[in-house]
Amino acid sequence: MECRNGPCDSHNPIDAFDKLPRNATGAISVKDLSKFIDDYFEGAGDDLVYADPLDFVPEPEGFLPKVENSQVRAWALEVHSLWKNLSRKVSDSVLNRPEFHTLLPLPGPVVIPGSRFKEVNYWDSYWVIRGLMASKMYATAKSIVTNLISFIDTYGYVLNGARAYYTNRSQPPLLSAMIHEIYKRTGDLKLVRKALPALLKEYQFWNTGIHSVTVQDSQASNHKLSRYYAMWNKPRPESATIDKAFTSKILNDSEKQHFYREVASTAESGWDFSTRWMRNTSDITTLTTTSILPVDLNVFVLRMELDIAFFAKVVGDNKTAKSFLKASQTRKRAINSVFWNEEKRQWLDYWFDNGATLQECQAWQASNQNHRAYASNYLPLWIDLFNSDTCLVKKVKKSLESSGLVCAVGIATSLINSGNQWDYPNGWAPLQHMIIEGLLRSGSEEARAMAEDIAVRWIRTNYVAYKKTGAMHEKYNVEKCGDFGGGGEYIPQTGFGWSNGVVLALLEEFGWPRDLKIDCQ
Ligand SMILES: OC[C@H]1O[C@H](O[C@H]2O[C@H](CO)[C@@H](O)[C@H](O)[C@H]2O)[C@H](O)[C@@H](O)[C@@H]1O
Repeated sequence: MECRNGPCDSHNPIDAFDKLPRNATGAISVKDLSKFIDDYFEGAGDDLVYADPLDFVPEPEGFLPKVENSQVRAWALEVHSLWKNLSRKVSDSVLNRPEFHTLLPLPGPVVIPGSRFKEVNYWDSYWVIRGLMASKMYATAKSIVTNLISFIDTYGYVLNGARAYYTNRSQPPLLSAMIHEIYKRTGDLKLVRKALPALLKEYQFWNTGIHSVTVQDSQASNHKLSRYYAMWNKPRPESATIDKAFTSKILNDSEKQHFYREVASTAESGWDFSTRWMRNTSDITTLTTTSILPVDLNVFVLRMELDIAFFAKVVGDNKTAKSFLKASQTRKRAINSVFWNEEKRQWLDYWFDNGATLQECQAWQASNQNHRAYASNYLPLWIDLFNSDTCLVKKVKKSLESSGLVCAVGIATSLINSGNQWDYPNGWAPLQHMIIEGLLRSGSEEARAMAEDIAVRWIRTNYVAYKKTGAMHEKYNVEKCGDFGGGGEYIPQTGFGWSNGVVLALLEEFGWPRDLKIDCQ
């Protein structure tokens, strides 16, 4: 039989593995194991092959018209050209034998985040698409969402990423927002018609069963909100040794399973890992993500309701439009009742008691709001229903200014330096972008000035880090201009889809004057 590198013994890798010679203790030699891996496995990343993006041109017409500074313009064109490096399509070997691969056979080309992340990831794609809009790469953007829609057709929801081991969870749901951005630029009604039934399905996924929890406020009104909840109670296959090491001190099997579900649910949140989900901020085994109603998830679902209402109107389905507008008003009330904290002037995640069964309606208690500072406490600002309220924006802006989160070169994820990647001093492009956009959309001059100030600092640090290292990074250290971030379970990654997207989107919005310095000040 022919293997990858010449003749080999068996068609079946499991048979071949069983036949490998073992010593007295049952161990296989490194040489034999290496040959087996070489014979039966492709290299990491061989499953997705380079795809030349047909809509890429080195300098698109009308590219970043407000960027006057030649140094910044040259860099922005380099960032734009990175779409070529990150563009991929599924290889023939995956299409022919999908059962031999972890990569899922998607119909069209995608843009990957980069480095270790060699497959399309769900929420990353929103900021990739924001950048593709600035790069005028509409066909590439449409191909990404068509792939994500195909997940809903097959699984009923959008997977965390295009891997078999991600079929147990989703990620922050931003598909509707991606389609809205594309529609705004292209007016593509065909895409909206195709997407609408899929979005209705995805909406069900986040608003029924394990993802839905009801809270009763002090006025006896019930509020339905969403939570993260992975359909998995084993180690994450992609990080199994790490997860097993976490549980080395947990002896009881059912506690182990509970912990594994919390880990996978935290990955579903996109914030893996963070003290935001931990009862004891220095002990990862106290992750309690499924017992938390997160502010940001409900902001994303609210955005989905508004987008669905908009799309339904566009295609002439007024009944659906009306019912989703109503749902958005209901969720806005829920967000205000459950998350808003008048004293702190921000929205706080809501925690349930450890081990509470959440099948029935839970009574709201003020003490269950999590008072720690996280960038997510400000994300409702991203939605027009909140940012159009001038009085509210004034309060929230003041609270953000005094929160300690706004650092030298961006907004920190939290104030706790835990060593996890979704904590201080890391700043992530998506969080900068949503808060900047929220402040900007409010229409208030002061809020716009704050948005622009954060954007300028963020762009600077991305630029300086790029010049120092030759790469765009997954996350940055918001305390030091030009430094990338760290912490967490893997080494810092480069590439990087959402960072590129946010830089291009911010440069499109704010531009860069000819005489404004781009170096660290
Ligand atoms: O392999 C570990 C984890 O890696 C991913 O999470 C991180 O990278 C993603 C891609 O940029 C990003 O979407 C996520 O917010 C990051 O925390 C993956 O999504 C996780 O499921 C996985 O366990």
